[in-house]
Parts: sequence; structure tokens; C-alpha cells
Amino acid sequence: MASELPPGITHLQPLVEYSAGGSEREWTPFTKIKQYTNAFIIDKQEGKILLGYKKRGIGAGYFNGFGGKVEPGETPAEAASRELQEEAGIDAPLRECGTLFFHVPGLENAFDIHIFVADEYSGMITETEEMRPQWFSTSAMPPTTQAPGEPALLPIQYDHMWADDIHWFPLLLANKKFAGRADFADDGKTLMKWWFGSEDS
Ligand SMILES: Nc1nc2c([nH]c(=O)n2[C@H]2C[C@H](O)[C@@H](COP(=O)(O)OP(=O)(O)OP(=O)(O)O)O2)c(=O)[nH]1
Repeated sequence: MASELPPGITHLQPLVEYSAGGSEREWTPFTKIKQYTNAFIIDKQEGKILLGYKKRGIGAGYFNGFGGKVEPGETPAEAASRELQEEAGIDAPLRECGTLFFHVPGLENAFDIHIFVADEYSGMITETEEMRPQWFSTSAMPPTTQAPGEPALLPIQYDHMWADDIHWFPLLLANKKFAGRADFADDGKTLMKWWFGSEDS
């Protein structure tokens, strides 16, 4: 169990350290916290996860889950469902599985990102102005069995994602509850320091 969690992590249950690293410097101070969401569909039977290529805004050019700001009067769960519908055209029985506290120096606010997951969805997955949805294999190896005529799914493209994601995606994929913090450099891309833990080791 971590003796002292990074500032910003408010997870109620004890956490076991999973991945930590980066520079020795202190966690960057922040003044405001904004609530965000990020939602993933994971089809365990077929071994695939739905991500979207972000076409604009924060994290443009990266693959990510679907999400955005929690609007005034909304719960994070309501915001996550709304954003999933707005960005991918689908509905899903989302459950909150983790939190990512994220900070870039120079930005007034830190991001408290509520991570949601579902293993099924309804509706038709649709490309939107913000996101181009794409399934990826959850296995490091490309799947060997494919439906006839279907292209093999790529493994998750960590080198085209936020630099912290590789440190907590394994917890998401293993269905573990987790929380963590990632501090970035001024460029908003280079990961300077991180800590992630899960409820079970
Ligand atoms: N996986 C991952 N997602 C991140 C990281 N940092 C970060 O902001 N995000 C997510 C949180 C949100 O889902 C998304 C940023 O939301 P957005 O671009 O839609 O924000 P916005 O202000 O435009 O909000 P909105 O208009 O969609 O409500 O990026 C990170 O380090 N890893």
C-alpha cells in the first residue's frame, strides 16, 4: 500500500502501487480542479477495445476513450453517457472503474478524469466531428482467428496515445479498480512523473 498518495488522488479504498516513476521533483501544485470523463467499451469475448482517434481539442491526434467535461448539474456518470453518445453514437451500461488526476504546468486547472468501462453497448458506432472510432485488440499479439474477410485488429497503439496510458491500461484491461496521477511537462506531451495504484495487487 502506498504510504502517501500523490495530491489530488481522493480514492477512498486503499491502493496498492502498480506503476510509479519519473523525476524526483515534487508534484506540481494546482489551484483548480475540473472534472472530466473518459469511457471505454471492452468486448472480452472477442478480445477487443473501442478507442477513438481524436480529431480536435485536447489530445488531438491520439487514440483515447470517449469523454469530455462534466457540465454543471451533471454527475460524472451522466456526463460519461452523454459524451459516449455525442462522440461515438452509442449507449452503454457504464461503470466507473478508475480515476486519473492529470496536470500540465501552466494550465490553471488540473483534470480529474473519471474513467468508465462497459462490456456491451447498443446503437451503431458512428464517426463524429470529434472522434473516429476504431477497435483494437486487447492482446499484445494480433488475434490469430478472424472472421473471414475481416482485417486483423491492431494491438493498442500506446505510441499514439497519452504517455501515461501505458501505465494504467493494464489495470483497465484486467478489470481492476484504480487511481493515479500523471504530471506532464510544459509541452503537454512529455510525462514527467506518475503514480498508479489499484485496489487489488
Ligand atoms: N487516456 C487519457 N485521457 C486523457 C488524458 N488527459 C486528458 O485530458 N484525457 C482525456 C479526458 C477527456 O476525455 C479528454 C479531453 O476532453 P475534451 O477534449 O473532449 O475536452 P473539452 O474541453 O473539449 O470537453 P468537451 O467539449 O468534449 O466537453 O481527454 C490522459 O492522460 N489519458
